[in-house]
Amino acid sequence: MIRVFLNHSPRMRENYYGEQALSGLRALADVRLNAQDAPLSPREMIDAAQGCQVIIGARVPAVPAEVFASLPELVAFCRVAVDVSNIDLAAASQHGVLVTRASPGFGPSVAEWIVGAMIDLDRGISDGVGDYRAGRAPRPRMGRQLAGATLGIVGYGTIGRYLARLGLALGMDVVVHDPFQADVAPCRRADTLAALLAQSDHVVCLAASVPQTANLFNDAAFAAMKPEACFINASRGELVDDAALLRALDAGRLAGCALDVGRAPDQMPSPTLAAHPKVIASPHVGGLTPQAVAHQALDTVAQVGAMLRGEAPAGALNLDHATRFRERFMAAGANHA
Ligand SMILES: NC(=O)c1ccc[n+]([C@@H]2O[C@H](COP(=O)([O-])OP(=O)(O)OC[C@H]3O[C@@H](n4cnc5c(N)ncnc54)[C@H](O)[C@@H]3O)[C@@H](O)[C@H]2O)c1
Ligand SMILES: O=C(O)[C@H](O)COP(=O)(O)O
Repeated sequence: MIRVFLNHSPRMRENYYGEQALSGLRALADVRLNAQDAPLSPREMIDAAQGCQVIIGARVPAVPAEVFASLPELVAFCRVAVDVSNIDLAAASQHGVLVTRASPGFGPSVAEWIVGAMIDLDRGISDGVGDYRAGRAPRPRMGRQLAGATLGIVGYGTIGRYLARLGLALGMDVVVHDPFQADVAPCRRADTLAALLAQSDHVVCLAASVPQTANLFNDAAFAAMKPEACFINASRGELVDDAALLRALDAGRLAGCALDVGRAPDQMPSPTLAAHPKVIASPHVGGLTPQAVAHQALDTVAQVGAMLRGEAPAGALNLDHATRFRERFMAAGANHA
């Protein structure tokens, strides 16, 4: 039987992995659990996962090259999330280790959060709630409807596609910028980021966090947006220059902003931006629904199951380099009895 190390702390296991996934995993493998209060550091993970073929882990900690170099029996690292920007993928590939991430089923939860954020920005719902709770008389303000407005989506991957469907269903005109997606139908394509920014009433950042997208939303990007437009980030903090965003809000170059992520620890929005009167913010909860959490956890069970059957798992990122997986599982065939 293969050995799997689950790096979630006991509390994280309860909230972000769940009994159903854990028992599914136990049916496939000898599961070794992290007993500490927090996910193990890379060094601790190396010690704890010796002899394991698979590690399942959440966003933290980062997974540097030494993890892959120091675990000769490791064949796969399964990330219980989408973002893999803090995993050294090149090192994983160099050592023949397969890296997987969550497959698309968690997307509706994040897309729905974005729709909620757009409605709140345009109708001031949370402003009114805040006034009533603070005992202030709320002043009615003119809102804006989504139908007929232009939704600009930067990054047409899993979540971007779900969001586009919701936007179209609401009667929005949806324009997409993604240099790596050839087919954006039924949306309109913007060949450049600037072209998207110039025409959108809501600009939503859903591009992957890679070195090329660091600070994609900077002074120039905010200056290219319409002053009545809103900016929403539900992707990763690294894509936004926070100081530039603050400058744009303060200078009236943006009507509002919604942030579910940022550069504070655990991808939280910056406290300064979160407290800004033009900003609505939430603590990285876009994918935090029982449905999305269960989906991502069960993905890892399906991934381990697929590998044991000698199949390529969904969400595999570097299958061409996954030599250990191919040798140990594919070539050896299903061997988990
Ligand atoms: N807020 C949350 O709780 C939450 C939950 C899940 C995922 N996320 C994050 O949301 C983001 C999107 O997730 P996804 O599942 O749709 O990812 P995905 O990998 O399916 O899509 C990302 C898209 O970004 C595109 N892209 C890359 N470089 C680009 C660029 N320069 N300009 C425009 N597009 C570019 C890629 O081509 C891809 O289509 C990720 O960063 C992910 O980590 C956030
Ligand atoms: O990228 C993701 O999947 C979500 O933002 C959740 O990521 P996390 O588990 O890394 O916070």
